[in-house]
Amino acid sequence: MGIEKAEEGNKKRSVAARPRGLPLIGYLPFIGADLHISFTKLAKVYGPIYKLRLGTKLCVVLSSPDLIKEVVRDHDVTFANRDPTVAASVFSNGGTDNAFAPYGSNWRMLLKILARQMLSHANLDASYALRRHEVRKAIRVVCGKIGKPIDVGKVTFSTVVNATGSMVWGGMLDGEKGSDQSGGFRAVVSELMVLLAKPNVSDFFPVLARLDIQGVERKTKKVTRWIERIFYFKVDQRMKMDMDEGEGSGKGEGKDFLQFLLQLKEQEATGTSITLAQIKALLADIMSGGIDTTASTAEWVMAEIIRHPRVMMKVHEELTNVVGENNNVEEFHIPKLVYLRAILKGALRLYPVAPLLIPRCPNKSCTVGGYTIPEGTRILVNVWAMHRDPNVWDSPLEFRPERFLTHTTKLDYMGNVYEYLPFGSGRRICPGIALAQSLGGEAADVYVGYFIAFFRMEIA
Ligand code: HEM
Repeated sequence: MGIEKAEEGNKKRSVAARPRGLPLIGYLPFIGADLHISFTKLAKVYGPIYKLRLGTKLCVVLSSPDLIKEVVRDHDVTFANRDPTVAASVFSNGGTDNAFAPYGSNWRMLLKILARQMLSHANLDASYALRRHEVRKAIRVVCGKIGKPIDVGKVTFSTVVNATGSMVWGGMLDGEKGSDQSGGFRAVVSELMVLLAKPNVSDFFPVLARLDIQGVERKTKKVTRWIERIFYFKVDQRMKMDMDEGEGSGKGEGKDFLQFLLQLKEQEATGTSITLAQIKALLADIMSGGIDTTASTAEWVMAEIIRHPRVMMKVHEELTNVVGENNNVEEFHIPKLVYLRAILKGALRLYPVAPLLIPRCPNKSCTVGGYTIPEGTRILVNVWAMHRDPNVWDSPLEFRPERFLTHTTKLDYMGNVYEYLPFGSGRRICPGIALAQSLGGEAADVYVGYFIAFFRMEIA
């Protein structure tokens, strides 16, 4: 079954445009490794909605604000399911986490836990000193390297890992021997991201999945085990500490996110209990979905600032005015750092961390752009293409933060302006941003922009 123009009167209209592939394997041999780039080239030929067959899988690729709006707003519930690949299923333990869980009560419960607890105002406030400490440490590393090359990616990654670790379990990412694991973690997370995005024959020909021809399943199991070892170590350590301290030790006061999760695990009778597998999967979502995204965005921001001396001068001027020559940036400064926040938005436009979002899947047949999309189709929302489309953006390839200050509509991260969706949109929008909605839209800037702002001295 293909995607067909819905009936108008009694006549069916033309079948949606599609790149022709080969019998049986479809377009699979031609897609290349960077799917978003291949799909952007195809959109130039076939338009903002087209279908393509990859093995036995029917995919529909969308890249215009109007069509994307139909999926993420008008038919949000129909498209709220994910379509996890073999690698995603292995990593999420069959969708036990938030990112790959099927739409339903379980997903809703995990989202509530993540957004209302881990990312709550109280938790962010309580862990501010720990984040500050990690960022100061990063500044010292950078200052110690004046005149020498510096790996910005490495510094931001370990800063974000340790800052996130402090919010989640009150400390850095250390393993059984107490050593700093952030270096190893970076390599493992990078490998995981590649495995999650890699076209895998097993996904396109499920009958061949057990052969694991490219070894994606085996490799994903290996990196997942590595990550799980750290989580289980942390969980065991905490449970032991609680047992040793016993009653009246402060147990149950919800010191950090892990404490809160372990308390939930004990509340089996309340209906909101959580299993150990779900705890592990949620931690994995945060450590994988929240760290690489934030660190790589910070890296793109730094790269663009360095490539554009005019932007560097302007942000330096703003930091001097708002923060002062010899002060460090604090989180409370961020809402006033308007230009810096525009830089961040500009980097997320050109380099969205999830260029095809996370694929969705309709739970029933549905019409988009006049075409009928069958149940089970993989929907790829190509925000990369849309963010670089000359019909949507003036001089789209230019890094010009000012466009975010003068645009006619307010371009924020909330997913309501369909030209700009770095955090996705609708029910499956990134929960790191869902928090911002309840706090008036600025908190996400604070959370994401925080790490970048601290490089003020080096920018100077
Ligand atoms: C620069 C920072 C970040 C960016 C650009 C980003 C981007 C995204 C995007 C594009 C999606 C897919 C949304 C969709 O399909 O419509 C997503 C989903 C998700 N993100 Fe983020 N994210 C960031 C930070 C975070 C953080 C800090 C966390 C957690 C603490 C997080 C956790 C998640 C989870 C759990 C999902 C899956 C949500 C669901 O399926 O219901 N992300 N993110």
